[in-house]
Order: sequence, then structure tokens, then C-alpha cells
Amino acid sequence: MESFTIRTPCSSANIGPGFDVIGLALSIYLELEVTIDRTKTSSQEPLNCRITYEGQGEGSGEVPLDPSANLITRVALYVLRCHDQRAFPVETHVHIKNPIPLGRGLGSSGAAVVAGVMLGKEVGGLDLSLDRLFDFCLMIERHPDNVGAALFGGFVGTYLKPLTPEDVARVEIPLSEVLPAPAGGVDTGERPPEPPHGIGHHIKFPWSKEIKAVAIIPQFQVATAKAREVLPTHYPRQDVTFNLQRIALLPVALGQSPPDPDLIYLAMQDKLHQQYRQTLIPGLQDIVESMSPSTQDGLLGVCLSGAGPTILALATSNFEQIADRIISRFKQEGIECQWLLLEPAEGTKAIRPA
Ligand SMILES: Nc1ncnc2c1ncn2[C@@H]1O[C@H](COP(=O)(O)OP(=O)(O)OP(=O)(O)O)[C@@H](O)[C@H]1O
Ligand SMILES: N[C@@H](CCO)C(=O)O
Repeated sequence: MESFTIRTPCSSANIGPGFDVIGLALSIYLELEVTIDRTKTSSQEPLNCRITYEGQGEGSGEVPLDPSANLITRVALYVLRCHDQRAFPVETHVHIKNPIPLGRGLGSSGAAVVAGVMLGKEVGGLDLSLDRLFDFCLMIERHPDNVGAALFGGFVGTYLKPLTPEDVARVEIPLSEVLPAPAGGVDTGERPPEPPHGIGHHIKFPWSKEIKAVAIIPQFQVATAKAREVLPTHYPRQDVTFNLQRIALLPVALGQSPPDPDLIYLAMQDKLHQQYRQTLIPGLQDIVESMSPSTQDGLLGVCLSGAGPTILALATSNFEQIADRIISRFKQEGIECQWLLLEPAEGTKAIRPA
């Protein structure tokens, strides 16, 4: 019996001004426990793959367990089919352990996509570099910040290379043509469109060891697609300049030891997405504007995590006090929250027993 575990961190995208650019991998991990029984020659399971989901896991009862409908296994099948493997090896079992809350701004879909490409690589015995896996991720999740952080780990800046018009057309292929058909769909035997080479790139930034991340997680979901629909298609020039000025500071400010709270607070301001998402996340604007290092000891800065509704506070101390203030502000809106103290995490790994 062959067995291995894939471990992928959650992530917080944007960190204020770095919309669709900056990502931070954080210490909650999606784990896939994978076994392949190579002694079997045939399987009763659809696509030779049985999925089980840890009972208490986030998304349990919500996430489909059919391998042609589950995001993780659909992504793995996409990678396999690009390499002329139509199904999983006989007989594959994927047990999903997921503590990452879904639709909360902690990169659950990014983690699922990254875990999926790694699953495809491992079960298919494919020789694919992390950079090539990033290309596959970007055919599915079109903004690079969450998948870049989840794949490579740490605090990253991500960027897309300018593509030829032909490649632009290829990356804009509808998801339905990239991912295998969901349950009930017919396998036409066709090869899906492969990603162009080197679509996405990343650079790792230093992270000051003193800085921890307090994640305040409201008990409601905001789908990323919805949180992108509320954004304008055009921005005033002064708002773009505002973000450019801050993005130039952010990686330097968060890498300095000891951290400079006033610089970090300034560097985490945003005018491109947070104010528009207030319509979906009651209290958001007040939370990011009302707390600062001068009113709260230990605080460095506050922002929306990804597309929300989670709030990310960066801090060096007084974590519980900071979380309590944000939780009580959400309470005024009738919203309950939980909070977690998180640290930067390493990237995705496939771990095989020694
Ligand atoms: N472990 C998982 N297994 C299968 N599907 C998942 C899993 N995790 C997330 N998903 C899918 O991703 C969706 C959530 O993705 P969405 O992009 O809306 O939010 P998010 O990734 O949690 O937040 P953000 O992108 O703002 O950080 C879920 O509704 C589900 O369809
Ligand atoms: N950069 C993305 C992250 C969410 O997945 C956004 O803010 O929409």
C-alpha cells in the first residue's frame, strides 16, 4: 500500500493595499491522507477514487465527496488529464482533513486548488516543478495571491508575466473547459487545455519574527466571486496612487525587526477594495479605521483578510485584547466570531513515510 500526506496552509491575501498581489501563508493546514492500493486491478469507485471527509472538519456535509464534483479531486484530474491519465490510479483513497473555514477570506479554495494540483502530481508520478504547479493553479484560481502563498509558503508577492495574445486566450478559457465535467458529465477523452508555461511568478519577502496574525473569523460566509462583483471597474487616480505608495512600504515594513508600528499601520491602508466590501461585511470600515497602534497596545495594523469577512490584525502582543475589541464591534452588528492566533507557515508539501 502506497501512502502519503499532502499538507497545504491557509492564506490571507491582500494585507491591505496588495490587492491580488500579496499573500501570507498561515498556520491552519488542509491535509489529504492519500493511499493507493496498487495490488487491485479494478475499482468500483467513480474514477477509481474514494473520498472521505473528517467528520468535524470545516465543510463536512457541504463539500461533495464525488471525485468528479469535489474541487480538490477535479483539480487533480485536470493535471492528470493534461498528462494523458484519464482517472486516478486503482485504487485511490483520499481522506480530507480540513480545519480551514470555507468562504471566510482564509484561502480555503486556494488551499483546495493547491492541494489538488499536488495530488495530481503525486498520484500521477509526474515530474512537475513548483513553478509549473503554479501555472496549473492559475488556470483555476485566476488571482495569484492565495495560491502563491499556499504553494510556496511565507509572505509572498505574486505577479503574472505579460502573456502573448494567444496565451491570454488560453488562460481565459472558461473553468468548465479546464476542469473535468462535474458529476454526470461525460468523459469525452479529450485533453483539456494545458496552461502556458511561466504564467505566474512570486517573490518571497522577509517577515519579522515578532509579528503574529490575529484572525477574527465571523460566522458567515462571503463568496469571493460576490466580493469581487462589488468592486468598481474604474478607480480615481488618487486612490490608485494611495495604494501604490503603501504597497511600496508594506514588504519592507513587515520585514523589519523590531517592527515599527506606525509605519506598518500606514502601510496596511487600502482604497481599492475594503471600502466597497463594507456592503457585504457590516462594521468593516469602522473596524479598520477605529483601531491603531496609538489606541491599542501591541497592534500594528488591521485589514480585511482576502475577500473577507475575516479581519486580520497584525500584532506583537495583547492578542486576546485586540481580538476582543474586534469581536465586540461585530457583536454590535449581531455577528458572532471566533478568533485564532496564527503564524506564517511553510508551503505545500507531500510527506511520505520514511
Ligand atoms: N476543502 C475543500 N474541499 C472542496 N472544496 C472546497 C474546499 N475548501 C473550499 N472549497 C470550495 O471553495 C469555496 C470557497 O471559496 P471562496 O474563494 O469563496 O472563499 P475562500 O477561498 O475561503 O476565501 P478567500 O478567497 O477570500 O481567501 C467553497 O464554497 C468550496 O466550494
Ligand atoms: N485578492 C483576492 C483574494 C480573495 O481570494 C480578492 O481580494 O478578491
